[in-house]
Amino acid sequence: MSEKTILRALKGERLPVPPVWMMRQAGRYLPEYRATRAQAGDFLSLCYTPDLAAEVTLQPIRRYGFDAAILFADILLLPQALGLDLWFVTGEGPRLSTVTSAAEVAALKPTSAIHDTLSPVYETVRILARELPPQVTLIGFAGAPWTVATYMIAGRGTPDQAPAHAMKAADRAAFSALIDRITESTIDYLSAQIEAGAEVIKLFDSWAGSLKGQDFDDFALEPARRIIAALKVRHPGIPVIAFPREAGPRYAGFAHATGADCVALDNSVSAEWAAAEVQKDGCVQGNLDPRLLVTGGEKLQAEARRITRAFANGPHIFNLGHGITPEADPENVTRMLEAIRG
Ligand SMILES: Cc1c2[nH]c(c1CCC(=O)O)Cc1[nH]c(c(CCC(=O)O)c1C)Cc1[nH]c(c(CCC(=O)O)c1C)Cc1[nH]c(c(C)c1CCC(=O)O)C2
Repeated sequence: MSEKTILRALKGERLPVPPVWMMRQAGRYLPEYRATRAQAGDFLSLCYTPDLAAEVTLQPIRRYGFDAAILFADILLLPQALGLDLWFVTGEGPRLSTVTSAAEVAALKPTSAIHDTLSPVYETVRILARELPPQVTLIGFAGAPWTVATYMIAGRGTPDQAPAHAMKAADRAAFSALIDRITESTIDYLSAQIEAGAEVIKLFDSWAGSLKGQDFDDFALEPARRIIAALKVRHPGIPVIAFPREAGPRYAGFAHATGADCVALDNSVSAEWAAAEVQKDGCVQGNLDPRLLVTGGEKLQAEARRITRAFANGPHIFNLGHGITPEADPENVTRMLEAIRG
C-alpha cells in the first residue's frame, strides 16, 4: 500500500486533494458520541475507559472517512497525572486544584509517576493502532506547557489567562519551574503514546496568542522546541504538528524555530497570508472557521474551496481553525468534504 496521505503531506509533499480531519471530530455534535458518553457516565470516565475512548475516536472515521483519527483524551489528564484534582462541570468546563507557588510546583508528582494515571490512554492508542483502517493516520497529542500551565494556575479556563500572567510577573522562577516540569512530563507522555502506536503528534497551545514578545519566545517557542527535539531523538521520523493558536505574525518562522513538521493555523489569519509566510517552511494545517459548520450553506463550501485553493501550491492538511462545536450540523461536515474532495 502506498504511504498514508497525512504522512506524505507532513513530509512536505503537495497532494492534488488535501488530506482532511477536524479538531474535536469526536464530539458532542455527533449523536453516536453523545450515546457513548452517556454509556460512560461522564467525560473523564470516557477518557479513561479504553474501549469507549477508542469507540468515539472511530465514530467520525466511520461516518466521514477522515484521513486521520485523533486519540480521544484531553490535555488536562496530564495535570491530573501530576497530582492535581480534575473534574468537569457540565455546561461550564474543567475545574482543577491549583498550583501557584514554588512549593506547590515542587510538590507535583515526579514525571516517572504519570504513567500510573495515564496508562489507560496508552491502551486506547494500542486498540486504535489495531482497529483503524490502514489508510488512516493515528494522531496522539498533548497540551503545550503554557496552555496546560494556564489551567493549572487558574484552576479553570480563563478568557485572558490573567492568573498565569500574574504568577509569571510575580515569581518568574517558580513559573519557569512549572513550565519545565510540564515540559519534561509531556515528553514522556508523548513518548509513551508513540510507543503504543501514535504515528503523528500534535501539540495544542490554545492560549499561545496571549504571550507577547520575549514571553512568546520563552514560553511558547522554547518549550515546543524542547519537546520536539527530545521526541525526534527518541523517535526519529515521527512528525509533529504545532498549534500556537492566535500567534498571528509569530506563525511565520514557528516551524523553523521549533523543528515542527507542520504548523496548524487558527482562522484569524488569512490562508493567502499563511500560504506566503508559513507554508514556505513546510506543511500547514487549517484554517476553516468552525462557525461555518453551524451556519452551512454556500458560504461553507465557498470558504472550504478558497482555503484549498490558497494552499494548493504546497503541503496542506485541511482542518478547522479551532474545534468543531456542539451546535454544528453533522450534514454540514459532509458538505465541507464534498467541497474539498469534489
Ligand atoms: C484547551 C483544551 C482542552 N482540551 C483540548 C484543548 C486544546 C484544544 C482546544 O483549544 O480546544 C484538547 C482536546 N479535547 C478533546 C480532544 C479529543 C480529540 C478530538 O479533538 O476529537 C482534544 C484533542 C476532547 C474533549 N474535551 C472536552 C470535550 C467536551 C466534553 C464533553 O463531552 O462534555 C471533548 C470532546 C472538554 C474540555 N476540555 C478542555 C476544555 C476547556 C473543555 C471544556 C470545553 C468544551 O466542552 O469544549 C481543555
